[in-house]
Amino acid sequence: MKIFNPQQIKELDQYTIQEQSISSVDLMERAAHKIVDHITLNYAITQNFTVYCGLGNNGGDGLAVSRLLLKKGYNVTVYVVKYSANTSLDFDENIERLKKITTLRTIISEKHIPPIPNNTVIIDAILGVGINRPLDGLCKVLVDAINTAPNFKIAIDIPTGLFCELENYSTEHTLLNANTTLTFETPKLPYLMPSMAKHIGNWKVLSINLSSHYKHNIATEYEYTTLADIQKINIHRAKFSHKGTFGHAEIIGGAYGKIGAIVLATKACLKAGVGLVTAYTPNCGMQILQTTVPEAMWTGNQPCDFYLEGNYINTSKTIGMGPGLGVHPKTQAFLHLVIKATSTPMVLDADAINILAKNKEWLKDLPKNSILTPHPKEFERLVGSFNNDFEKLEKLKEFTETYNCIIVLKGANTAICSPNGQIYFNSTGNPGMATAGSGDVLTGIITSLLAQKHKPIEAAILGVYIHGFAGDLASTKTGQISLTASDLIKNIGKAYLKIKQVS
Ligand SMILES: NC(=O)C1=CN([C@@H]2O[C@H](COP(=O)(O)OP(=O)(O)OC[C@H]3O[C@@H](n4cnc5c(N)ncnc54)[C@H](OP(=O)(O)O)[C@@H]3O)[C@@H](O)[C@H]2O)[C@@H](O)CC1
Ligand SMILES: [K+]
Repeated sequence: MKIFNPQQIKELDQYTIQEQSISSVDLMERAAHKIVDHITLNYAITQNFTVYCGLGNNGGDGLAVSRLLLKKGYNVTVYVVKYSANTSLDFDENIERLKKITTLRTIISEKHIPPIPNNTVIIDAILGVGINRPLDGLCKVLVDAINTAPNFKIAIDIPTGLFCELENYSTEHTLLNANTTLTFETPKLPYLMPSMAKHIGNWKVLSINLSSHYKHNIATEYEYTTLADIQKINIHRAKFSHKGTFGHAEIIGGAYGKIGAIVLATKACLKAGVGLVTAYTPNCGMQILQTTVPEAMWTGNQPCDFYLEGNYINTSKTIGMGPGLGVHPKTQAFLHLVIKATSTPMVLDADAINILAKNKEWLKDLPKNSILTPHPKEFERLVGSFNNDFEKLEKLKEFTETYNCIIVLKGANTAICSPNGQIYFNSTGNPGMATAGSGDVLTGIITSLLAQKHKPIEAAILGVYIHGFAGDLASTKTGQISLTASDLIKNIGKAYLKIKQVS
């Protein structure tokens, strides 16, 4: 699913109006019906609502929602927030429609803000994507008052005050803290940023049937990976395939005391469908590997029993390196040998990333299209610090373009950035997955998909989706608190089955 910027949202709106021969006020009515459907599903008829409407189309949405709720029998108090002399045409039309069934109240200045009763749900329709400057005056004081109130808050389209692009954005600005945001057609970029969670709350995309033709043809910098997107990737197994068809992966890592990381990655690699897998560890890992993962081969034969060092001979397998690796100086030199000896894309995680962060001059030796899977701290070690989440995304693009690689920046809505700066946010997963070994499982899955000849960017997107999906399936049995990395591995197969079911 593509994520549009405010300019593209306006164009999509206009394109739909022409293509579907629908008036903009009717499109607004369509949007209002979707909001009201959500509200009637979630709130009893006894619930009171207070709706704050601005003077543009976001305000128009608020007025239309108020009218539809009143018609259904809800108790709705509507305030028009008079921050300017200008109004939009669809706002005007909806004022006329609403006036026929209720009395409108107007807030004309910050001195006239009425107290907020505590038994009402607040609906924020003050400003939407048309925001073009930070909140000040009446809008700022009103939003501060709403934020102070303990009431549940629903934002229409975007919480008032939110900017969807880096331009104009500042962490100093006032913006409304919604508990739920009901947005139209596509998530907005900030919904996928950790720092914005407290302003956006739980968000839901309501489809209002905007032009598929426009959506299909327009290029966007950001995408949100849904099940429908994943189902376009071919995971079919041909009848006459054999294990050689599905590649040979080599998982390199493990130091004394950290062999479990390699066990998890190797098991996950197998479960994700690789034909063959070899675990490459120091000698201390051999017995553990052979006992816990009988399907895997082992190699190593290292000068030292406890960490990786010395020579490396590339045997044309698909490499995933990092789980439990450690950062011993000799292991650092070993990693450099591995990346120099490898010409096909590889996966680098955990200590492999920490080693590269300490030896940035080695990054230029990475095979093209290699996939790095840092968590936020590892990412910061690689790229340095940033002031906000918009800047973080800019650094992400800069890094992948400079080093011709793919970054999988782990977290809620993991961001996957391609070498040309395209960013794909993942939609699966839950906080239960913030647990030891979860990253090792991901390394195993992505390496497996690379070995199975998925294109690197596809392996990253699909791997992250499967990993999160396995986490969601696992949590239905274990709950989030008790979820472990082994539960993820157990659910990889089920995740594949669900993906294959035609939705
Ligand atoms: N796109 C779609 O598909 C659909 C969109 N829909 C809805 O339309 C919404 C976008 O509506 P919109 O474009 O009229 O903008 P909106 O946010 O109401 O702002 C209005 C005006 O406010 C002003 N203003 C700006 N900043 C300000 C500030 N800080 N403080 C004070 N004033 C400020 C500025 O005017 P100015 O003062 O600059 O003249 C601006 O023009 C969208 O979010 C969604 O809810 C749906 O109806 C269905 C389909
Ligand atoms: K709003």
